[in-house]
Amino acid sequence: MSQTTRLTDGRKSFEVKKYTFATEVIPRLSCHDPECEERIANGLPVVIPDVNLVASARHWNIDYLHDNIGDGKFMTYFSSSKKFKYYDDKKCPNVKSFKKPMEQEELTFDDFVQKINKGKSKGQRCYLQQTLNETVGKNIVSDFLGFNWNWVTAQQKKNSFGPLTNNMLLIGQEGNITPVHYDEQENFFAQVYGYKRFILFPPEEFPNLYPHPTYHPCDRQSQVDFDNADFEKFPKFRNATGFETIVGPGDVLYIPIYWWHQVESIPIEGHTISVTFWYKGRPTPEKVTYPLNAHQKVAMMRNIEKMIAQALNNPDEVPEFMQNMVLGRYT
Ligand SMILES: CC1(C)c2ccccc2-c2ccc(C[C@@H](CC(=O)O)C(=O)C(=O)O)cc21
Ligand SMILES: [Zn+2]
Repeated sequence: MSQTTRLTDGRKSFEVKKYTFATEVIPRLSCHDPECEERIANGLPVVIPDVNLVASARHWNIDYLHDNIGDGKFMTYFSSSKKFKYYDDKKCPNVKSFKKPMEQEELTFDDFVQKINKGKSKGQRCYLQQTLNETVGKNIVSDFLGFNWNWVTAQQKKNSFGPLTNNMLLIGQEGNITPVHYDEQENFFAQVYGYKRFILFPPEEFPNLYPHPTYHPCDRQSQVDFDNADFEKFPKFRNATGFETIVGPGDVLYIPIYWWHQVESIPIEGHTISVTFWYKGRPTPEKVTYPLNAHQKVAMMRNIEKMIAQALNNPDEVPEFMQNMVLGRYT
């Protein structure tokens, strides 16, 4: 077994895999602590153990959900490894050589439960990731209405977040990993059942994490495999330094927009159930103030890459174009 290190969620402590980069612990602050408010206002991650955001779902487990979630369909991803590297189906034609890192299928909850039981034997892992919608049963609706909407809506308002875009139900098997990526939305991540390790990197770490091109199906995901980093291809990954924590039932982690995150369902601790609250980012300020911050620069790079890919109208020409533009010229 590779080297391990110990991490705590404030109550239990866990043996977790040690990666090549250094990390600091993400602060765990009460929702009544002014510093907690400050961190959210400043776009800094924080673990909040006492906000009871999804306390009305504290009784959720696989059996309860199976009996109450209704007969809707649930997007389920399948992977022959522990990694569930997300890809955008619509971008697949942009990169011919692209090999899908996982399969996806819409299942009833009943089928999903069968798969997690059977999957274990066939060595296939699965991960249910589905937006909670009106097909759920009345008990789930009342649990959902019982979420602490006062608190999360107050956060949305005082931090000028955009509208709530979705609440995603996530059910993963122990050991499942969502590889490091960033999202373009603000995220209050509520842990309902089981334990998840989060490794976060600020937007400033973009140069050390080498995301795929914007037109690639794995846009926003890092090309670096934390388990087997290619330091020749990605030399600056040596400089990466991050933050990490373990979240357990009742914990909420604020993942600021554009912050990189890798999420691991702790092995041997059973399956995990989470609910995400995704909000569009703050509106761009009328008056731009300088110096620009890291996530504004990420947004700029994304826009420029998209423009160039569109103008060339052929993804195969983009790498040479970009290299001709900078290599040997901006050293
Ligand atoms: C990319 C994807 C499939 C997606 C597409 C469209 C709308 C929402 C989502 C969504 C929401 C959550 C996850 C997993 C989660 C990490 C974890 O818990 O494993 C995470 O990365 C996060 O909460 O940001 C993944 C997705
Ligand atoms: Zn994410």
